[in-house]
Formats: sequence, C-alpha cells, structure tokens
Amino acid sequence: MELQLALDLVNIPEAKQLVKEVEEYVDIVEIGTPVIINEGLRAVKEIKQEFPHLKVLADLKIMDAAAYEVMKASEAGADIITILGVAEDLSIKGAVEEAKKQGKKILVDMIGVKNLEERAKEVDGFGVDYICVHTGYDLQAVGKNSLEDLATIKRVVKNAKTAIAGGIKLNTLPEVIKAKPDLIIVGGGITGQEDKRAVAAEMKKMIQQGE
Ligand SMILES: O=C([C@H](O)CO)[C@H](O)[C@H](O)COP(=O)(O)O
Repeated sequence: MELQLALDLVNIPEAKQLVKEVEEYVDIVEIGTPVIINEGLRAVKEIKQEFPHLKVLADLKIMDAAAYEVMKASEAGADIITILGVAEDLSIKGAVEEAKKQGKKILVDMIGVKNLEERAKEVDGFGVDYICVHTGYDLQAVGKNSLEDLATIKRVVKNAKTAIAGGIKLNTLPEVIKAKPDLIIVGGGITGQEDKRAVAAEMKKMIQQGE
C-alpha cells in the first residue's frame, strides 16, 4: 500500500514547504487540480525538480484531448496523470497509449461515475494503471465516503491497482487500510493538520503495519 499526499489549496512555494516536511513518509506527491488551475504545469515541473526521488502525480482530471494533455504533463515531469472515468473510451485508450510511449502511468478517477461496477470493469480492460474511487469535496460536505465504492471495484478490477481518495483522516484510516487498496490518497488529512510531519509519519506507520 502506498501513500499519496494531495496538495490542493497551496501555491508553489507552500507546496515545496509542505513536501519538505513530510517527504520521508509519502510515496507520491499529487499536484492537485486547483494548484494546476492556479499555477499551471510549472507546479509539476518545480516539484519534480526539487524532489526527483518522489513520484509526482498531475491531477489533470482529463476529459478530452487526452493524448495531448498526457504528453504535456509528461514533459513537465509527471510520473502519473489522471483522467476521468466518465471520459470517452477513446480518450482513456488514447491516454494509456501516450502514457506508455512516455513511460508514464494513468490513474482513472471514478468521481461522478454512476455505473461504477460496469465502468470499472471496462476501464480495467483498457490497460490503465490505477482505478481510483473518489468522494469529492462537494459530496464529502454531505457526509459521503468511498469505502463501499472501493469494495465494489475491488470485486471486479483484475489488472489495475486500486486507489481511494476523499476526506481520509487519521481516525478513518484504519477502515481504509482494512479494505486494502493499493494506493491511499490523503489531502486535508495531512495538509490541514497542525503537525503535518507527525500525522504523515503516523499514517505511514499504520499503513506499513496493515500490510
Ligand atoms: O482530487 C481532489 C479534489 O478533487 C480536489 O482537487 C483531492 O486531491 C482529493 O479529494 C484528496 O483530498 P482530500 O479530500 O482533502 O483528502
């Protein structure tokens, strides 16, 4: 099980400071969609340059022009790029093809997918690297989480790794670990805490013990 730190509500200098605090305990740094909207792919480039030993995920949430956007994120140094599960099949296949050419990986974000089981099976057949269940900020605000969705995709996904994101905190991490996803994505559960380093260290320890 890997731990991904999601950076969403920061600028580039703040992102660098945050990664410095917790770098020992995370496997992947996500440059979140809001950061890319504000700072562009420069954020991916600068974080990869400063922390070359960490994998960097560009959360582009691609919907169209997939091969082109995967190419641009790859050029900026991203190791993993996200595309939406609700995108056209052709777009997801195009993203996978381009990522393979560039030696990169594709994570499919299943946010907003209604027919989760069926779509996860289909997307798994396209050769994607990760399939991620995700409760976005707007559904978190009304008390939702992704645990049931994780169980659903784990039943049907045979090739890709599984991932979970959305509102995971120290107190909810044990039930996530019990469900055994390959990748656990945490944003505010680390970045919103007073002692980020201590929380990240504790999360990493819990994940290692759960393996
Ligand atoms: O992908 C995300 C969201 O859509 C904003 O871009 C977050 O990175 C993801 O939800 C993880 O963040 P937390 O929910 O704060 O853990």
